[in-house]
Amino acid sequence: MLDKIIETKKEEVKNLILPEDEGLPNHSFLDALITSNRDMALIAEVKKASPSKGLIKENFDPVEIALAYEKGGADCLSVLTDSPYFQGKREYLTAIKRAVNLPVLRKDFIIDSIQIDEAKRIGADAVLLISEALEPALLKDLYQYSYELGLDVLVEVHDQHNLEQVLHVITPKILGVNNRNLKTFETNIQQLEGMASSIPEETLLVSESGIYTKEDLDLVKQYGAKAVLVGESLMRKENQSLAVKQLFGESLNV
Ligand SMILES: O=C(O)c1ccccc1NCC(=O)[C@H](O)[C@H](O)COP(=O)(O)O
Repeated sequence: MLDKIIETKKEEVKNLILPEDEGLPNHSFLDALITSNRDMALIAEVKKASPSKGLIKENFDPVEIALAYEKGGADCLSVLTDSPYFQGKREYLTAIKRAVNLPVLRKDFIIDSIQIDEAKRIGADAVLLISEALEPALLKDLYQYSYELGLDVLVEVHDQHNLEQVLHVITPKILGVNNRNLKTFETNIQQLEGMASSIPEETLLVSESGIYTKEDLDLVKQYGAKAVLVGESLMRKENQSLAVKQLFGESLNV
């Protein structure tokens, strides 16, 4: 699946026409994670559909969902901008950024610096770089380019091998370990176990995917995660604000 998505992205990049710069203010994604009011920061994902689960949310209103996440106390948002596989749109990100005060990650499959220019112009505060999709030298270039544009980067790995390749070329400020294997779609909440000891102290560790319960949060915290990225389990609930509170085991009184 990842290979197929990357082939699609190569075509998109060839045909990409950069939009006008929306001139939206930049917020620090990293600072928002560090200064979270909770002992585990939350990146809440605005996700309509996915290759592994198909349609997740009918009657999808991205701005309403983003506002509810903000009300529930999410620290940052992740917004899917990929259309073919996730039914996302770059317009969703811009609309959300206009309505909400939280830093926003552009969740897409970035393989070229033009997509980082695009992310900046549509109002993103951060981009995702998936190490499995990038040669180490290209990862390093795209990472540096993002920071030159003032964007934070969530560098994603899946296993120890990816991690070592990444650490050979950069020391990411934010590192995500994806519990989902992007080749098989299998999700293992214990993916992070044992990896934290290889991660530099200054790197903020995020556990991504397959997180459903407070017990899951407690487990990944034990493994060293300081933040979680959660999509499906929050999106499937009727009310995303209550869903956030429920995930953290907080009182549901508004
Ligand atoms: O979600 C998928 O099916 C998927 C398939 C192929 C590549 C990437 C995919 N997901 C991207 C993500 O990283 C997740 O959207 C994110 O971590 C949230 O995961 P979840 O909480 O399990 O929705």
